[in-house]
Amino acid sequence: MSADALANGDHKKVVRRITCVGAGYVGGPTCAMIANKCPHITVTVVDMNQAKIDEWNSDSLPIFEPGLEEIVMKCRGTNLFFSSDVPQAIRDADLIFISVNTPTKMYGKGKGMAPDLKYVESVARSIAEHAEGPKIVVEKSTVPVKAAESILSILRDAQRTNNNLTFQVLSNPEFLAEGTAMRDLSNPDRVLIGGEDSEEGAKAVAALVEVYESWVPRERIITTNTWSSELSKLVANAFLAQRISSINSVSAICEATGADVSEVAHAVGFDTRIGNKFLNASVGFGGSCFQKDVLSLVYLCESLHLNKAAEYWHGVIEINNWQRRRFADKIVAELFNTVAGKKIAVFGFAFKKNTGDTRESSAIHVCKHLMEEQANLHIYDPKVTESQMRSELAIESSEKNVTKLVTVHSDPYEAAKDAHAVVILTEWDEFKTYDYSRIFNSMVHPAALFDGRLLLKKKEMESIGFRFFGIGTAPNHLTRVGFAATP
Ligand SMILES: NC(=O)c1ccc[n+]([C@@H]2O[C@H](COP(=O)([O-])OP(=O)(O)OC[C@H]3O[C@@H](n4cnc5c(N)ncnc54)[C@H](O)[C@@H]3O)[C@@H](O)[C@H]2O)c1
Ligand SMILES: O=c1ccn([C@@H]2O[C@H](COP(=O)(O)OP(=O)(O)O[C@H]3O[C@H](CO)[C@@H](O)[C@H](O)[C@H]3O)[C@@H](O)[C@H]2O)c(=O)[nH]1
Repeated sequence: MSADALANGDHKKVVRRITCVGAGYVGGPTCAMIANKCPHITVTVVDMNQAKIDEWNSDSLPIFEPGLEEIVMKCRGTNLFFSSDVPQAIRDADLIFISVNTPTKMYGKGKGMAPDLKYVESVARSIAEHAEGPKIVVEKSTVPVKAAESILSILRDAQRTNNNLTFQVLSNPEFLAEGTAMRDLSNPDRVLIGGEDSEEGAKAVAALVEVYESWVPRERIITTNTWSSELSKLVANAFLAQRISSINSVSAICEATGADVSEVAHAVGFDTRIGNKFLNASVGFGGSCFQKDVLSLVYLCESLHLNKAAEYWHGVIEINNWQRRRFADKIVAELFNTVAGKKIAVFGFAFKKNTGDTRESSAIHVCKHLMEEQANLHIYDPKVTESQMRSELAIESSEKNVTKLVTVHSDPYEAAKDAHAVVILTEWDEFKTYDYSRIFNSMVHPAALFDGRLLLKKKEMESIGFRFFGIGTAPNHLTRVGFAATP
C-alpha cells in the first residue's frame, strides 16, 4: 500500500499484500480462506518454525481441518505462500496479521493466569526492525485489553528514526472453532474489527473491512474501538466456557437425583432467550483457548482489583476441573474402588471431534488420574498420533509411567479386548457406529462403559450387558417413579 493511499483514505483495494506471522491453527486456515476469497491479494504466511513451513509446503499439512487441504492445494503457489523469511514478508506487506500463540504464562508474575505476550512482542519488534513503509498491523492473536498499546509503542519508536514509517494497529480477533474452522471462516457469525478512534484509525479499519467484504456480508462486520474488540474476544470465550460449566454442574445434580441432563438441556434450551447450542454436558471443555482466555479475564479483573468479578469467572475453571476429576473418580469407584493393573480402553484423546489437537484435552486429565491409580490404559483416537499422546501424558505423569502404563492402538476393538471398561472421552462420530455387542463379548465381565460425551444410548448399552455410566445420567434405581431424592 502506498503511503499516499493510506494518507488519502484511498483504501479501495489498497490491501494487495497480506503477511501473516504465525502459521498455526489460526494463521494457516485464515490465510487460506483470504487467499481463496480474494484472488487480488497475495497472502504470505510466515513462521519461525521451519519444519512447520515445510509441512505447509508439502502434501501433508501440519494441521487437520475438514476442507483446508483442498483450498491450500488450490491457492498455494498462486496467491498463497508459506515461508520462513519473516523480514522479507514484513517488507512486502501492506497489512500484517499477528497470529502467534499467546499461551498462559508459566513463569514469573501472573504465572498460571496471565497470557504470555512474548511472541506477540517479538513480532512487533520484527515489524519495527524490517518495515520500510506504512503498515497496518492487525492483532489476530487473542490478547488482553490494551495489548495494542504495547504493540504501538514499539512500532512508534521505530518511526522516530524513519520518516517513511506509519503504523496503525487494529484488533481483529478470530472466532473460528477447531474442527469447523473452514466453515466458520467462510460463513462467520461476525467479523470484529477494532481500531483507533481517529481519522487514520478509521481508514485502516476501512481497508480491513474491504478485505472481508469480499465474502462476508457488510452487516456481519462489526467495527468498534480497539479495547472493546480485544475485550469482546475474551468475553465471548468466557461466556461459551461458562455455558459448558453451567450444564456440567447440572449434570452432577442429575446424577444424584434421577433427572437426565440431556432432557434438562433440551427443555431449557427451547427457551429462545437461552438457546440450545453449547449445552452438551461433557467430561469438561478442553482446547487451547477456553481455559487460557478465562484465566486471562480473571487476571485482568484481579489486576483491576475487581475481585468479585475475578472470583465469578474463576468458578468456570473450577467447575471444569471438578468435572474432570469427578468423572475419573467415578470410574475408579464403579470398578470396585480399584483400577490398579486393570486394562481400561480409552476412546478419544483429542480435545474435541474432527481435530488432532490435544491441547488441554480433558482426556489428558482423566488419563492422568487413572495412571495415578495404576490403571493400564489402552488408547485409541482416529486422528491423534501415538507420539503426541505419549508426550502430553509424559508432561502430566513421567515418561517411565507412560511407558509402563500406556498402550496406543490403531484399532478400537483391539483397545477394548480384555478390558474391564471402555471410557469415551472425545465426541468422535465414529464411536457411535461401533459394534458394541462385539466389544462387550471381548471384554472382562462385568464390563463397564463410561460415556463422558453422552454419545451412546444407556438402555441399548445395558441391554447388551454393559454396566453403563453416562455423564448426567442417573443410576436406574433413581429414575424409577416414586423415588424421592434425598437432598
Ligand atoms: N486455535 C484456535 O482455534 C484459535 C481460535 C481463535 C483464536 N486463537 C488465538 O490465535 C492465536 C494463535 O493460536 P494458534 O492456535 O494458531 O497457535 P499455534 O501455536 O498453532 O501457532 C502459532 C504459531 O506462531 C509461531 N510463532 C510464534 N512466535 C513467532 C515469531 N516471533 N515469528 C514467527 N512465528 C512465530 C509459532 O511457531 C506457531 O507456529 C492465539 O492467541 C490463540 O489464542 C486460536
Ligand atoms: O456443548 C459443548 C460444546 C463444547 N464442549 C467442549 O468444549 C471444548 C471447546 O469446544 P469448541 O468451542 O467447539 O472448540 P474451540 O476450537 O476450542 O473453539 C473455542 O475457542 C476458540 C479459540 O478462541 C474460539 O475462536 C471459538 O469461537 C470457541 O468456540 C471442547 O473440548 C468441546 O468438546 C462441550 O463440552 N460441550
